[in-house]
Amino acid sequence: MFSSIKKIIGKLLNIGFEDEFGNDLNQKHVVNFSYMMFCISCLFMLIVFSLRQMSSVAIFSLVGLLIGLVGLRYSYIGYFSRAQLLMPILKISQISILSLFYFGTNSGFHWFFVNVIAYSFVVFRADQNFAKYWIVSISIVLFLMCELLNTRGIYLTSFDQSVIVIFVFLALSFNFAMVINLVINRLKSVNSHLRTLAEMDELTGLSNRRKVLADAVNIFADSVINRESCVFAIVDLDHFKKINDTFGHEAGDLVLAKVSAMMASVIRPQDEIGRYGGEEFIVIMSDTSLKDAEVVMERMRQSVENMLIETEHGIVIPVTVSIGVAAIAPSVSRYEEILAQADKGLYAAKRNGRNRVSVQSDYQS
Ligand SMILES: Nc1nc2c(ncn2[C@@H]2O[C@H](COP(=O)(O)OP(=O)(O)OP(=O)(O)O)[C@@H](O)[C@H]2O)c(=O)[nH]1
Repeated sequence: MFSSIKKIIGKLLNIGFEDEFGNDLNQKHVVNFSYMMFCISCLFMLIVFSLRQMSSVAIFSLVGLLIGLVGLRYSYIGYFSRAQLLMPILKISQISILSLFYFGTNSGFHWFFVNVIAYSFVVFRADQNFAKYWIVSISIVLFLMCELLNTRGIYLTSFDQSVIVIFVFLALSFNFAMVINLVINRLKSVNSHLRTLAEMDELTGLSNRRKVLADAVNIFADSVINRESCVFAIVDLDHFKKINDTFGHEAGDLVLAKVSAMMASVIRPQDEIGRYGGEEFIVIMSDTSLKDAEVVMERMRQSVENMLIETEHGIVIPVTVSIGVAAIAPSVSRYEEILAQADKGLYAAKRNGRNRVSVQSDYQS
């Protein structure tokens, strides 16, 4: 029940959203949230004042509700600027009229102007400063007017006014908590998106050099602590310069992307793969014997050899890889030493004719 309410609120907040990481995502959330709160408050007042047979406040609330729904629709059909601007106008009108004429300033209802000011600072962008400062100025003037005029409400008793003061306090606190929560969540998700971008190689979608080397450090340290075997492999595309020269750089990029996807699909879920640079990749296999690693790498070599990568003109580009493999040894104290051995293996694979896996098993430095 609670989770389905959460889902509905989530859907409403995302009304009119096009891009997941657009600049103004926070603003859109706050606009939609403000309309939701506004409509709910109008509906609430409509019910309460209808029951109390105070028709003019009830009608006022009904009109507010209808205009609020129009604003929400604007947001839904993409007229975001209109929705953005209509909200503070609606709120300012509602707060002033209710405070000055219906509830009386003793109700503290005019404290909702704080909401309007907060809304303006969150929702309007730098190029909308004109609207922002107008709304903030009007809100401050009207707030001071309510404070100074000290009107008595015609529709509320002093007990009702005390209830409204409590309601205003709770509603403002809730609003602020929700807005801060929205902003923090959004910052978190943008942050994690940025982190993914910083760790990903754009062309292949694999981990970039920085990330895969950071993984190498961690996996190596874990293996030493747990006294487990770990294996590093360096994979290099054969005659890649020739592929670029013959089919063009774009075709070269296509080969890199396709081969990367294939390599990522044939390694085991627990293995790591990343682009070391150019046409070179690193595979890290934790808690794996050299024999098992060789099997995985041989499967990778075979899969790449069997690939049919076609240029846009339908020409098949033959691709093979050479792979050097090395495992942790008792005397090894830095992961770079395994990597250097894997590199030696790669060199041997290239020297022996390419398209092969070469295991460096004889080093015990
Ligand atoms: N298309 C494309 N080419 C790249 C990229 N990064 C590096 N290269 C090219 O990869 C080629 C690597 O060539 P070499 O280091 O001579 O290696 P190779 O031709 O594969 O020869 P062997 O490794 O000995 O089999 C160079 O021509 C680089 O320009 C890239 O992101 N895209």
